[in-house]
Amino acid sequence: SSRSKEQRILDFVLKHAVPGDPTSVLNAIDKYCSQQEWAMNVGDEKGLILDRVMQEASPSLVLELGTYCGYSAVRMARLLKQGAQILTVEFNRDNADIARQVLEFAGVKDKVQILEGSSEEVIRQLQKKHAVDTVDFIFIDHWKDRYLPDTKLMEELGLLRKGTVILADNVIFPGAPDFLQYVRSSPKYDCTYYPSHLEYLDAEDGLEKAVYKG
Ligand SMILES: O=C(NC/C=C/[C@H]1O[C@@H](Sc2ccncc2)[C@H](O)[C@@H]1O)c1cc([N+](=O)[O-])cc(O)c1O
Ligand SMILES: [Mg+2]
Repeated sequence: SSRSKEQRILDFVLKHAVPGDPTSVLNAIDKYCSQQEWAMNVGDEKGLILDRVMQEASPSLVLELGTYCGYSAVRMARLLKQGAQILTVEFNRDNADIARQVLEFAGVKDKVQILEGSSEEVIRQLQKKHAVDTVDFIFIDHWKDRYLPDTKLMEELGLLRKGTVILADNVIFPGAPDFLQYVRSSPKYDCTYYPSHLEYLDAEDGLEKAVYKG
């Protein structure tokens, strides 16, 4: 059967990156997706913002919604402090399988756990099934119409604590207008917008940081 774009990205990583070197994996994916086939990784420009915001938060537990090929999971895992962990949620079995191999090749598989399923069902299981109390840092990069309902669900379940950082990709393109309006008008969040560009292109995009005030 024909190989998918995501499998071609993995093949390029296996061929051109260095095993155990997460930065070389990021560089290989960015090179392939900027020169050969565009793909919806957060990319190098927005990735630098993700790096800085995540390092500032210095989280012990990270939740990612939307693993895709594992690019942002590798990006965050390479900066995690000793003992910190990432739980990343992926709905599509094929993407999860690609991401698993990318994470293993990068040498960060022990810091990242891929949870297969929809964000809604996985979020509902975090406290009982995954022994989660609260989450320190959340990177949202899945279906844009799920940003708001999943944020509200995490609030309702008590998964957010004072200072929990939510960082959302694509708030301009493809856009998550209801999420943006909600966090920016809610007294429960301190918001900051980081202007940038759509991965590998010149179109405007940006990240929104929403810090929960508890
Ligand atoms: O659509 C975008 N992202 C959706 C991402 C979706 C990822 O998350 C799950 S869906 C899911 C559902 C429920 N729970 C977990 C994962 C999909 O299998 C995919 O791996 C997107 C699109 C563009 N763009 O330019 O069109 C640019 C971007 O940066 C984007 O992130
Ligand atoms: Mg995105």
